[in-house]
Amino acid sequence: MARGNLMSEILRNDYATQADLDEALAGFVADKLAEAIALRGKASMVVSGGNTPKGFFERLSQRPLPWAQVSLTLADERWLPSSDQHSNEAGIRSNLLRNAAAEAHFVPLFDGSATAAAAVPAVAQRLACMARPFDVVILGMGIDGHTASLFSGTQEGLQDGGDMLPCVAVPAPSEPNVPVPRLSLTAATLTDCRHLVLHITGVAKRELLQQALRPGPVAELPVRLALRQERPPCRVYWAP
Ligand SMILES: O=C1O[C@H](COP(=O)(O)O)[C@@H](O)[C@H](O)[C@H]1O
Repeated sequence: MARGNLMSEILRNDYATQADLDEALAGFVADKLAEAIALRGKASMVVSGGNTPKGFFERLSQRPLPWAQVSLTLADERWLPSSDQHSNEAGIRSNLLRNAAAEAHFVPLFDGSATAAAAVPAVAQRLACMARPFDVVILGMGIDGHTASLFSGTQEGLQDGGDMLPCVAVPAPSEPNVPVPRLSLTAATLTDCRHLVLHITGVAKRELLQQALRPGPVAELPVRLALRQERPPCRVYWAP
């Protein structure tokens, strides 16, 4: 990951509509998963929660791939059971783990533990079953500049450290974010990948992206952790 304030090269992919974006991103991700399976016999992917990826998930779920060879997990989870409408897992189950993709191996983050902190060691163990580096990581961005569940104003999950666990417990953020405690993969884990995508929509998020591309601390706008990634460079997929 690039250090300091210098911004590395990002690859911009702007589309006229969200449907165009969803189709193009589904094609890109399906190609990279197929490539990984052809080369290594399996593929691993990290996807984000929230509302933005739903149309993309729907299209990706229909791509004809040997899905049984794909493992996928979430970049972060709101500490809620999957029966809750705000659960990120619920979004994956209803939009991605269906059609051809129903065969994929999903590694959940929520495990029913009373707190996200209590679940960290077990989740770390489950994540160890996934091939690393991840073949594809797709991040989203909140309107406050958070990505995964790494929020501004805290260093938690944003600092590197060779012996750190791959995930951290995060206190409940304030609204308009869903104000429940979270479990998030760390910056070091999320950027340990062959292909990194930032998937955002809307004019407000494009303006925030412009701000995040300016020099400034990652802790102020955590999405910078993706934008400053050099190997691989971050591909930004945007539509109004
Ligand atoms: O809370 C979260 O927010 C971000 C962005 O969500 P969106 O609804 O604005 O697309 C998401 O990437 C993250 O996974 C989620 O937990």
